[in-house]
Amino acid sequence: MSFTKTPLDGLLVFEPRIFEDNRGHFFEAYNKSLFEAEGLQYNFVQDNQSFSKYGTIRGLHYQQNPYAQCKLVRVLHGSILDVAVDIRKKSATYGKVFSIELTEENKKQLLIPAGFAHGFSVLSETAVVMYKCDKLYNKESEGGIIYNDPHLALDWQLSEGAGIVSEKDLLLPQLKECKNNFE
Ligand SMILES: Cc1cn([C@H]2C[C@H](O)[C@@H](COP(=O)(O)OP(=O)(O)O[C@H]3O[C@H](C)C(=O)[C@H](O)[C@H]3O)O2)c(=O)[nH]c1=O
Repeated sequence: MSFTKTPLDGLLVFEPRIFEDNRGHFFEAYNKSLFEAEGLQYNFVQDNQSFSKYGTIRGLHYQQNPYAQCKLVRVLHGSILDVAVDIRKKSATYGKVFSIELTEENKKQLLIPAGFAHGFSVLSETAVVMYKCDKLYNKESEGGIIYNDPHLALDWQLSEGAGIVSEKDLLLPQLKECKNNFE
């Protein structure tokens, strides 16, 4: 089991310990005491799960304070490019992006603290993504950044023209137009 820091403060990659035998494998996808031993005091209150087809881009989303969510993201089936953008105004890495492939095979998870916008693209034929949140859904506090913000220049690693984006997400603003209350 390991936690690996990323260049964005607080954003961590978690890799569980895998127990393999002649039947297959077992791993603890989440263990509160292991996170607390790393000083990660999160009280997850909601599990989300989505199924998506190849080319889907969900996000970039966040919830405003006081409903801002820490998310622990993992892939149950398939593979995604998971993307987090630091939108904490006083952060030294404000506007910086971290992306990582999370897959059924690599079993990696991304811990995304409050203060980040989150999104992912689906790289496999289909993908099932599950993520724990430490605050409940609050529709009124939702914010987001459009997936093709020219200042972020995100590479979603999809073939030309393959993107599937919701009507709602096509209306999201660029980061520079975002009104968010993350200090
Ligand atoms: C997020 C959420 C949504 N919903 C309802 C609202 C809509 O009627 C429906 C689909 O919601 P949405 O289109 O916002 O789903 P995604 O585009 O997958 O949104 C997620 O995408 C990115 C990757 C995220 O990190 C966010 O957690 C989340 O915003 O589920 C709920 O009932 N509860 C919830 O917590």
